[in-house]
Amino acid sequence: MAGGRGARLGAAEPKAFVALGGASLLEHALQRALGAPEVSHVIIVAPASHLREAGVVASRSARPADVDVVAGGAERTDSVAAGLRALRPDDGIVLVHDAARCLAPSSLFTRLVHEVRSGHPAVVPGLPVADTIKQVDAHGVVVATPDRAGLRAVQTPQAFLREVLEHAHAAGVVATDDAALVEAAGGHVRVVEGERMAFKVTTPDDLATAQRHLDDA
Ligand SMILES: Nc1ccn([C@@H]2O[C@H](COP(=O)(O)OP(=O)(O)OP(=O)(O)O)[C@@H](O)[C@H]2O)c(=O)n1
Ligand SMILES: C[C@](O)(CO)[C@H](O)COP(=O)(O)O
Repeated sequence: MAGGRGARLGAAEPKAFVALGGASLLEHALQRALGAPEVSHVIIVAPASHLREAGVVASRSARPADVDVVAGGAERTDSVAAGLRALRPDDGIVLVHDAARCLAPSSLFTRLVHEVRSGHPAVVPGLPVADTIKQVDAHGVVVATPDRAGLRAVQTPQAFLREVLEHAHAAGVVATDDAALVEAAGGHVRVVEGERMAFKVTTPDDLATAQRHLDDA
């Protein structure tokens, strides 16, 4: 998923095309996705304004024949739906991944595919939360303090049996991740251990953190 603008990053170009250590966020994410032998096909969902740039990224990748490019939509859910429409007939397991989580390692893709193949139709990576989380009302007044032990901050890639994800999207609901659509459709979603390196580049501070990780590697 590379179809967002990246308003919170505040760069001149869409976030996926921002440079990080000599490559764009999209190139980093694509390289790691294609590095998983289980990944046979990648669909880059790009802003309509950047289809040509995304095509160049695809053509310069390790496996250009396995990479397609389509235009995204207004919301992330719309962009995922556009990607689903571009699946190839043989695509049986779908991993939905944010270009913004550009350093998520290939091993995470592999692990999630194996989880789905072992019988779990919807699997997402997540990490325990370090802070106490408060649920607040519109005025900022606390209405609940959920038990932290039962909370996870979920990441991407999120992995699904194709028919499960397509069914969830068919309802036309908008959500901040794809697992929520499966939950809304009554499906079971399993959370497995996430990866620190799968953090999302949202703000300039996150971009600096990603750069430090690359410098240390
Ligand atoms: N209409 C959209 C919105 C988001 N995304 C993608 O979904 C991922 C996660 O979204 P986020 O990090 O929030 O990116 P933006 O929506 O671009 O950021 P912002 O909310 O700051 O504008 C990103 O890789 C982004 O490119 C997308 O494909 N299509
Ligand atoms: C899909 C996601 O990365 C899971 O944590 C997240 O929900 C994306 O949210 P955003 O507001 O589009 O960054």
